[in-house]
Amino acid sequence: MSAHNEAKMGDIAETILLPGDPLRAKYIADNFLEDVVCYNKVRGMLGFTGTYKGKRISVQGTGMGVPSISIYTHELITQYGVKNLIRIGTCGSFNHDVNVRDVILAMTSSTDSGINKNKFKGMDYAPCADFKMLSDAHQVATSKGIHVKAGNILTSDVFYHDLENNPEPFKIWADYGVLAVEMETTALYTIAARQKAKALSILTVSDHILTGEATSAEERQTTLHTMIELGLETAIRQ
Ligand SMILES: O=P(O)(O)O[C@H]1O[C@H](CO)[C@@H](O)[C@H]1O
Ligand SMILES: O=c1cc[nH]c(=O)[nH]1
Repeated sequence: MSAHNEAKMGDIAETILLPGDPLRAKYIADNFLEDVVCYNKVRGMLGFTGTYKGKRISVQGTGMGVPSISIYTHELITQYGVKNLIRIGTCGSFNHDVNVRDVILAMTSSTDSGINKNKFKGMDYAPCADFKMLSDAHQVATSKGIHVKAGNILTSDVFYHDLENNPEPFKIWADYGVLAVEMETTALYTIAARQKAKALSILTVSDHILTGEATSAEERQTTLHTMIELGLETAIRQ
């Protein structure tokens, strides 16, 4: 048991999928895993362990934002022995050539969060994906004909912007080639690196900040199959 997780040691697999939404975790457990056991309901942050193609895999909600995923990943790695962490999240596009439902492999993550400024005493750390995981995910995608974009993403602490005072909050990131915005990857990659674990974020574009196109909450929960399969196929290769 940890501060935020009622699982016992051994209940959680070494390889885990991490959606922000705990109901996405339940959806994956219900629809993709076999022999499933729910190991955590604390704070409604559901966690399940089952098998996928014979390999033991867990799936656990992380909540939204850097502090929430930091708590869950820290406990998963340091108190439950988790070694391979694959975030499967949604993100918003601020580029005209990155479309709703596109799948993104986050090679690295820029951020407007202060978390690493504090940790690294004002210097800049470049959080990056584990190369083998990234390479495995890319190979799986290629073999299944799934088109993915790989590159830099933005982990932001801000979902709603003050557009009156800051009308183009993402322009500088787009100008420097950043593909899309989500809210957790910088923390995931930094914590995994510190604890010698492997991490990768796979993201699906759920909405387009420039055009206003969006998927519904229900669609987000249930129609992310391409990303979920890519995550699971990458997971069984670790
Ligand atoms: O769909 P998830 O994984 O929660 O990811 C994205 O969605 C949430 C914002 O709506 C943030 O957590 C963001 O990172
Ligand atoms: O963090 C997120 C996720 C999806 N869409 C956004 O605009 N931001």
